[in-house]
Amino acid sequence: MLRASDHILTVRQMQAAEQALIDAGGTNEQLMQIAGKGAAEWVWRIAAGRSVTVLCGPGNNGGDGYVIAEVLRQRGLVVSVVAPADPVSAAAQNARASYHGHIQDNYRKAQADILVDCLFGTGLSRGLSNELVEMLEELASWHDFVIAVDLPSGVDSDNGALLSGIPHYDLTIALGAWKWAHWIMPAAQYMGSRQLVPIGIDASNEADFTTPRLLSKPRFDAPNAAAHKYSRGLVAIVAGDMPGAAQLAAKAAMRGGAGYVKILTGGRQLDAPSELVVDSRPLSEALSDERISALVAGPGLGTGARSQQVLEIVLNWPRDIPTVLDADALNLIGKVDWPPPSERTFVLTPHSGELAQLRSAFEPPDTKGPLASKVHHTIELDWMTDATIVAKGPDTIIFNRDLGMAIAPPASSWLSVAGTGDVLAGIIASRLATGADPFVAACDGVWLHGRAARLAGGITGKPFTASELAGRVAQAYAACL
Ligand SMILES: NC(=O)C1=CN([C@@H]2O[C@H](COP(=O)(O)OP(=O)(O)OC[C@H]3O[C@@H](n4cnc5c(N)ncnc54)[C@H](O)[C@@H]3O)[C@@H](O)[C@H]2O)[C@@H](O)CC1
Ligand SMILES: [K+]
Repeated sequence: MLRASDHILTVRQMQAAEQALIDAGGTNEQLMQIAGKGAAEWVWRIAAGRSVTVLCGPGNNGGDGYVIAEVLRQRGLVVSVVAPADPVSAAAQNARASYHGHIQDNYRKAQADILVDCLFGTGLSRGLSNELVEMLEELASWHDFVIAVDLPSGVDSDNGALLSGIPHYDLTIALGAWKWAHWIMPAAQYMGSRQLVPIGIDASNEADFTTPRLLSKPRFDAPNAAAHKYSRGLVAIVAGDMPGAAQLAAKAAMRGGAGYVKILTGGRQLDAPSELVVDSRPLSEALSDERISALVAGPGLGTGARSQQVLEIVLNWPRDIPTVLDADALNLIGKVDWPPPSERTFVLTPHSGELAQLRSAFEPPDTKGPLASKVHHTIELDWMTDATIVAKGPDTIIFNRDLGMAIAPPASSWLSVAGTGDVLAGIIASRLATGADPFVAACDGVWLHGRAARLAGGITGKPFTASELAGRVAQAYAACL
């Protein structure tokens, strides 16, 4: 059975992977048959006897469409093809010659239940003409279910930009490997659910250090029989002007695997739940606790002079306590010295506004390229800071140049509420405290956060608070045992 890896490829990498198969004795026609038949299985399952329109373009994506149409026709479905342009590649011409069904010359007469978009895939080099956009949108509007084969026609595969208007799809069937546009905004929000059909290429052969993998569920073990609270890791969370944020991070950290969580208030008084330890000694004294194995600074820290001093103590601490910097800590980085003098492990968790703020603090050289600007900015920030970066958002990117890149599948949009970032910082710190390397801790944290959101929002999705989210982290954790 063919398998596909979870690597996310550029068009060039995809072409190289396909070429490797051809060099090994395969042909374009064979690849197209495998791709088209694999996609046809999904369409067949979804159609469940209903009629299908296949929209075929001039390239190999269109070729896949003819293969799909012929498979469905042979299985007895009512199929018609709409082909605004004749096939240009030999493989697509052969696929068309092997299709023995109906070709509808007036697309307005194509009134079926399922639309399969095989207009353009990875070969799209510019936006569609107005006529084609209109055709695609009209067809999508009167079909009940809309499927994109490989990619919605109109997106840039490498950076997820919309080159022309596209409808919302119910399903996108990726062929051979994931492409960036499947997971990067804005394209990602149009894909519907996604399925990957293997075609025999080995995506891992094409991977380099900026080739991401799709984030997958981590595996954890229960604590061993001899475990005690300190052996499981101690997370310390630095509270600031708004201690509620630190409490949220702590609530999440307590459920993310660490054995002990305390809040460092630096002399302030704080009411906290009984399972949470409050250390109100001056920060330098509190940080001297050698058992602290991970630290969070930033949530609710504030940006005034006192907050700046707190951050300076944290950054200049001589022992390498792996530290998550979030929120105000990121906003203050332009005002405090960076890099810190000692070798330290940092995970930075900026959302898009904080990423922009950090860029202006570091003024990195602009490394424009084919990928989305968020990807370039994440890579630049890693180079400037030597930290692991978690660039949050609907397309969260996790990057450490020595350890890898991962992209998280879109999580619940109800996460767009105050405090959910504090929760993420707490979970990542909890994973760091257990001894996970920073990239793995960040990946684990993002995955747990996304799963906790699904649990907090229920099956159909509903609003939840950051505290409810933090409360669900243990249940998300349990799914990984
Ligand atoms: N060996 C292969 O190359 C395989 C390719 N496969 C399929 O082939 C696709 C890539 O095929 P292609 O590289 O032929 O690319 P496409 O099928 O995406 O289309 C490229 C063609 O469209 C034209 N074109 C590009 N932008 C246009 C625009 N805005 N308006 C009008 N015409 C435009 C190009 O000149 C070219 O003729 C993949 O997405 C996948 O669906 C699969 O069949 C698997 C095997
Ligand atoms: K397509």
